[in-house]
Amino acid sequence: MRELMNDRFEAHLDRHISLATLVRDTLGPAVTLMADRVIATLAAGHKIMLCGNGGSAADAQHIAAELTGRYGVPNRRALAALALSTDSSALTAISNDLGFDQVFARQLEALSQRDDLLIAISTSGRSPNLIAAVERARHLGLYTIGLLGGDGGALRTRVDLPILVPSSETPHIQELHITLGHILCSLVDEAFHPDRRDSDR
Ligand SMILES: O=C(CO)[C@@H](O)[C@H](O)[C@H](O)[C@H](O)COP(=O)(O)O
Ligand SMILES: [Zn+2]
Repeated sequence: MRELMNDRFEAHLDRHISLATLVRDTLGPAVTLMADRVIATLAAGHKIMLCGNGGSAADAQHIAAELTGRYGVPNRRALAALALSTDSSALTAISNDLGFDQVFARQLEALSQRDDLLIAISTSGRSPNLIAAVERARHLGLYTIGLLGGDGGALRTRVDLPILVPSSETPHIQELHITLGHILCSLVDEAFHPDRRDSDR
C-alpha cells in the first residue's frame, strides 16, 4: 500500500509539474488577454459570470468568491462576479422543467446584461449545458472566455477567447484551471489595488 501510494504520489506530481511547465511556457499571452478583458469589464461596471460542471463548478464558485470577497489584497473594493452553479433551487427547477442543457443558459438570460463577461470552464469543451450557455451569452452580447482542455471540443470555436490546457486528463486540466484562476485573481487584485487610480486600469 505504501509503495502504491508513493508511486501515485510521485507520478501524479510529476505529470502536474510537466503540465504546469508547458502551461507556463505557452499560455502567458492568452492569460494576459483574459486578465485584460476581465479587468476592463469590471472597471466599466459590468460583471463576470462563471459556470462549469463537477470540479469545474467548484472552480467557478471559487473564482467568483475571490472576486466578490478577496484574493490577496485585504482592502480593495468588492468586484461583481457570480457563479451559475451554486443555486440549488435554480439548478433543479431549470433542469426539471427545461432540461439540464438549459441550466446555465437560462440563468444567463435572467441575470446577465450586455457587455458582461462569461468564463465557461470545461475540461472537454463538450458539455452540452456549457455549449448552450456560450451560445446564449454571445446572443446576449457578452464576451466569452473558455477555460478548456484537450482539443477544446465544440467550445473552442464558439468562445471569443479559448484558453486550452494541453492535456487530456481531466484532473490535471482542473489543477491548472484553478492555478490560472488564481493568477487571474492576483492580476485583478493588482489592478483594483486601492493605491491605483481608475485611469491606470
Ligand atoms: O472533478 C471531476 C474530475 O476530476 C469531475 O467532477 C468532472 O468535473 C465532471 O465529470 C464533469 O462533468 C466534467 O465536465 P467537463 O469538464 O467535460 O465539462
Ligand atoms: Zn476533480
